[in-house]
Amino acid sequence: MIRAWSATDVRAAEEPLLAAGVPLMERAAFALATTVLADLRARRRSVRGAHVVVLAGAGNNGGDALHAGAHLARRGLAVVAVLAAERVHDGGLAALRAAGGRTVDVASDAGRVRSVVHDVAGADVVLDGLVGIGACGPLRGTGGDVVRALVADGLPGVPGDATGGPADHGPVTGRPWVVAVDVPSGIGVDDGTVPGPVLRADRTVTFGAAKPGLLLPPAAHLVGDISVVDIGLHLAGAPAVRRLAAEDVAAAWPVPGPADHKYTRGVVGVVAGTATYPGAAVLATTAAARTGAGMVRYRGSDVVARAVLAARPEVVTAPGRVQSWVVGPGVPPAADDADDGQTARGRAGLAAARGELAGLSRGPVPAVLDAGGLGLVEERCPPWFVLTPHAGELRTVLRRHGVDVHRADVEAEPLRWTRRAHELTGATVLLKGAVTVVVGPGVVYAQADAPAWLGTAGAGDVLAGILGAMLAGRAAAVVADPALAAEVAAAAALVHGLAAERATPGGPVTALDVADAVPGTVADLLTLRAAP
Ligand SMILES: NC(=O)C1=CN([C@@H]2O[C@H](COP(=O)(O)OP(=O)(O)OC[C@H]3O[C@@H](n4cnc5c(N)ncnc54)[C@H](OP(=O)(O)O)[C@@H]3O)[C@@H](O)[C@H]2O)[C@@H](O)CC1
Ligand SMILES: Nc1ncnc2c1ncn2[C@@H]1O[C@H](COP(=O)(O)OP(=O)(O)O)[C@@H](O)[C@H]1O
Ligand SMILES: [K+]
Repeated sequence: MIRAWSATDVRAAEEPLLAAGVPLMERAAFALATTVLADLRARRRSVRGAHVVVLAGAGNNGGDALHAGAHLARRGLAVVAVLAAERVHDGGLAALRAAGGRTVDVASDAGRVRSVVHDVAGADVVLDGLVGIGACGPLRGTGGDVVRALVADGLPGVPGDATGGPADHGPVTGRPWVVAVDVPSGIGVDDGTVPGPVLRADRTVTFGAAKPGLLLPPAAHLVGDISVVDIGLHLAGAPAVRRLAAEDVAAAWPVPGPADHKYTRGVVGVVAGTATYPGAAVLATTAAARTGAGMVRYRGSDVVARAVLAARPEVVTAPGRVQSWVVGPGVPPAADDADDGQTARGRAGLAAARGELAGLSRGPVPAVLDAGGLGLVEERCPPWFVLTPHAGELRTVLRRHGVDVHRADVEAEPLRWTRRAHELTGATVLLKGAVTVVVGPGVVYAQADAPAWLGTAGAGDVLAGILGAMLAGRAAAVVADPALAAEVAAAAALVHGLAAERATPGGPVTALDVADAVPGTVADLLTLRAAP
């Protein structure tokens, strides 16, 4: 698991060590330089003579970068430090100069920004040490000008102005390797926002612990590979954001034993699909069955049930015991009924979902509320109800609770709005996207396990089925522990993402391919379990 702590928590952990004279910056800079050398060796034969540009801002982040530049200069690399503030870290600057590094002072002469662009174009490595956890708001001043100019010149990143499109995820050849010092300069360190210009890193070397913004979208798309360097900090208390690793999911997976049977393994009830969208029911039931549910019970209209049974003969359509519900995939949202050419059929699907949901309130049964099921959440929910909206659906959930946001707002600040939806509904909320954000009581997860090929129709229905089966397998524990539904939801996003990875040939996948890849994915995961 990657655990991320806020800037305030990291500073609090640094304080006693700095007071005791522990050389934190030296440790950070040495680890940074070592990582750069390893990356260079992995990309070329010799590091001697390699060109490095250090972008140095005013604070200790620039200090880290300058000290690392000094290490690299001593190893025979040609280092140029771009001084993007009138005053930079004294010790770092002195060390760099003593080691033979060159400096370009852009803060006192904005005309030199062009020469920086030229230096960077010929560099093998760029160290981004403009700002770190001391950043506040969009990257401003000379540092902001430098990043904007580099992005305009073709380096991947966000220009942070009106022309700003999404980050470029293009190939890494033919341009310098960008290493962010602690964080890519200018991201929202605690919330993952991208308020202004940011250079996209190929690697982020982060000190003491990961920071929330490295895991959260949209900033998570700008960090590259994350290397966490242990500089001896003791971070107490709960992390602000977590990201599960495959090993975590493997360790918690309920492997059946001799005493198990279909009811102990968990029965998933599915209310999904309408005559207009019967496929959603097939996908959700298939995914639930393939994730290892003891039984899948389909409770919807006869016409959809026929399609489900044709695809999955093991599904049961009779009423009975259920340990988790999946309500809503392929069921149109209530507000859209009037526009739906299939109004009556849409209403029938909704009515079935509403009926099952009313039954839910009678007992503590975990539930996944997806698509049309989201519209049925009017009162407060327990945390073992998991809402699974995408950004547009989250907007609708929030509006229903009187919060006027647009989809673009949700995309710009996913953590903020997912948390708001959790606070307003009481439910655990899983926001779907390239990075999936989950907020439950006192916990936040951010999972980035899926190839972008997963963004295809029906993929969300598959996630709902996977999550339903995982909740059914641990239903009693999920009801007993308010934060567990969020962990299970994050684990479901991981399984979903890895199944897509397994299913893609490096090209398109279909939702059914992803569901079909789940058994092999789970089997692979289980090989990661530590031997007893
Ligand atoms: N303490 C230690 O020994 C250790 C610290 N460590 C390292 O220190 C980093 C934190 O250093 P830090 O606290 O000095 O803050 P830092 O991120 O460099 O930025 C502050 C400067 O930036 C400026 N600035 C602010 N916002 C801005 C913006 N939007 N756009 C432009 N400029 C902006 C701000 O200016 P001001 O607002 O004061 O005018 C100020 O001058 C941390 O990330 C890690 O790398 C590690 O080495 C471990 C040991
Ligand atoms: N760019 C992307 N990279 C990785 N995963 C993605 C991307 N876009 C979407 N996804 C995932 O694909 C699924 C799409 O779900 P959803 O939008 O509900 O589609 P549908 O309603 O058609 O099933 C979600 O699990 C989401 O996290
Ligand atoms: K930085």
